[in-house]
Amino acid sequence: MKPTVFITRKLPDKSIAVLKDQFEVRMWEEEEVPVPKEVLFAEVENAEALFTVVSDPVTEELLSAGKNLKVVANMAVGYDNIDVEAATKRGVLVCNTPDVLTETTADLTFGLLLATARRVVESAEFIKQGKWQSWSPFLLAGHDVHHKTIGIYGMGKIGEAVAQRAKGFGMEILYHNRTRKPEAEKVLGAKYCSFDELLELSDFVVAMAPLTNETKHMFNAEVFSKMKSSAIFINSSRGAVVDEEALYQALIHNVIAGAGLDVFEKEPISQDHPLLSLPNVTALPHIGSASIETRMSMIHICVDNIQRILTGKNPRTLVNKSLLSE
Ligand SMILES: O=CC(=O)O
Repeated sequence: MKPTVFITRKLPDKSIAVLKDQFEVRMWEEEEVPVPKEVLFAEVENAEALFTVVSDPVTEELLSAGKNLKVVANMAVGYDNIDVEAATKRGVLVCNTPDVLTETTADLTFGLLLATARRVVESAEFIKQGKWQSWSPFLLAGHDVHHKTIGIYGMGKIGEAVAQRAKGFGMEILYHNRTRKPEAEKVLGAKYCSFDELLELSDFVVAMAPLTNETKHMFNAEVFSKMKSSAIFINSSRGAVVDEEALYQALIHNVIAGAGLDVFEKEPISQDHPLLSLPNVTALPHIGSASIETRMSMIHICVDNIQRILTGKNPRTLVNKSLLSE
């Protein structure tokens, strides 16, 4: 019998042709509605491979239901939706999609920074709502980006790609990271500093760190109080690195000036969430890597990893690397 692959979201037929040629491919046929938990649990029972997206919780319970499961290929660089420890204990390989989305996500992050600073979304809504009466000196005036200071928290590949864009805008680049990045310091002129210095000196504080036990709710009331009152906070990593209530309070009390958010603690965020009521918040629906080219490349990596693992080869982008050496 052919091994079974379950794909949790509808994908274009041509992007999964390689899998269909060799395996029994089952797919949740909805593009925008997530697979219901009971369907996922029923499907995982017979699956050797799961193709997942960031909104699918791959819990210990799901992994134990997947008695034949060999691989979870997650269509994202982040894998905080997966209990990697539980997967590793069961010998299930976890794969992600690094590198291909680096530049695309950096474009969106810097675009969100520009949009928030220069009030682009608010201005576009203003004109479409017929509110434009006349040119006036401070109509929708925002903050400059060029030659300001950007502070990047989490200098991984995407952080460095954001820094590269900031360099083009003549910005002073500060960063804080678990390890120093000598190459980024040399090539981009990025300066390493403590987290507190980054908060105190930056005009734009950009959260780029993955969500872990250490980074959960890292951006809290105390952290916002250390930022400049003119600071703009940008988050395109994971919603849960921010205490959203603390961010809301910081915004309404002018502790900081604005926020650009591509990610939220609960996604999709509900329409009546207080953050969405604020004019100085630019909110996007988790589209960091969402260009057609990059999303196709991410699918391709997942497909390739599944194909390789189910035919006895090593995957290209493995998260729980300890499993290969066993
Ligand atoms: O959020 C998306 C990703 O982690 O790739």
